[in-house]
Amino acid sequence: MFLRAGQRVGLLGGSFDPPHAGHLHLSREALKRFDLDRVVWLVSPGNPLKPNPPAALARRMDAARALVSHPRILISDFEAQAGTRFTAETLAALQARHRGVRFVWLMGADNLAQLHRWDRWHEIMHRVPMGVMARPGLRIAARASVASRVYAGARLPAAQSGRLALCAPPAWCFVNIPMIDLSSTELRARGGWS
Ligand SMILES: Nc1ncnc2c1ncn2[C@@H]1O[C@H](COP(=O)(O)OP(=O)(O)OP(=O)(O)O)[C@@H](O)[C@H]1O
Ligand SMILES: O=C(O)c1ccc[n+]([C@@H]2O[C@H](COP(=O)([O-])O)[C@@H](O)[C@H]2O)c1
Repeated sequence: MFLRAGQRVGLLGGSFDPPHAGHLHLSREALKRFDLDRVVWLVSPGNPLKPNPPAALARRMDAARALVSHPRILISDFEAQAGTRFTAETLAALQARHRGVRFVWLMGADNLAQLHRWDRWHEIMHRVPMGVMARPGLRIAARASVASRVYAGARLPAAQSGRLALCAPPAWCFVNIPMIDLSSTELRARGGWS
């Protein structure tokens, strides 16, 4: 993965089991709303909080590559390569390897509601700014979440979302995006994937 110092790079970590139009939509909107140069999909070896392992990494990487043809959206298995699984350690490894790159962690609102359960979540908040995108049905839960309360003072208004990558962490921004009501869970339930 080639990233230049000074670039603004959104990181979308996920199981992508399977990848779908919601991920693509979130990424395109993030490029625009947070004024990013790139979005990198970090295809996870496995979410540490999910009890069931996802499909094989190679299969999810292939599916992601087949779905994405956008020149500024990159697909990466960095976590498998670096041997990291927890986001705090992934960010530390990425920042050590790509000095000067302005990383932003991206996530759907469902993950903001869970963030306080992640390993070293305060460290995550202090490593990179965080771009949160509203996901169907989860807007209110996310706004009432522990993370949004604890870091209320670090919130950037949505009208200033284009500055997020330049903000010193902790900083986060919640933006509403036109919604796509789709999830990997729903696609797995429909069959044809696993
Ligand atoms: N339709 C969507 N709208 C907004 N954000 C989404 C959407 N689908 C996924 N995301 C976000 O993309 C990131 C990666 O998601 P993930 O790979 O877990 O997909 P998922 O559809 O949420 O999977 P699952 O249903 O298995 O939990 C998460 O931050 C999630 O919030
Ligand atoms: O670091 C943690 O403790 C942690 C706990 C839960 C989820 N994550 C990360 O959050 C991202 C979204 O995960 P998922 O499975 O909801 O797509 C993915 O990069 C996971 O590694 C990280």
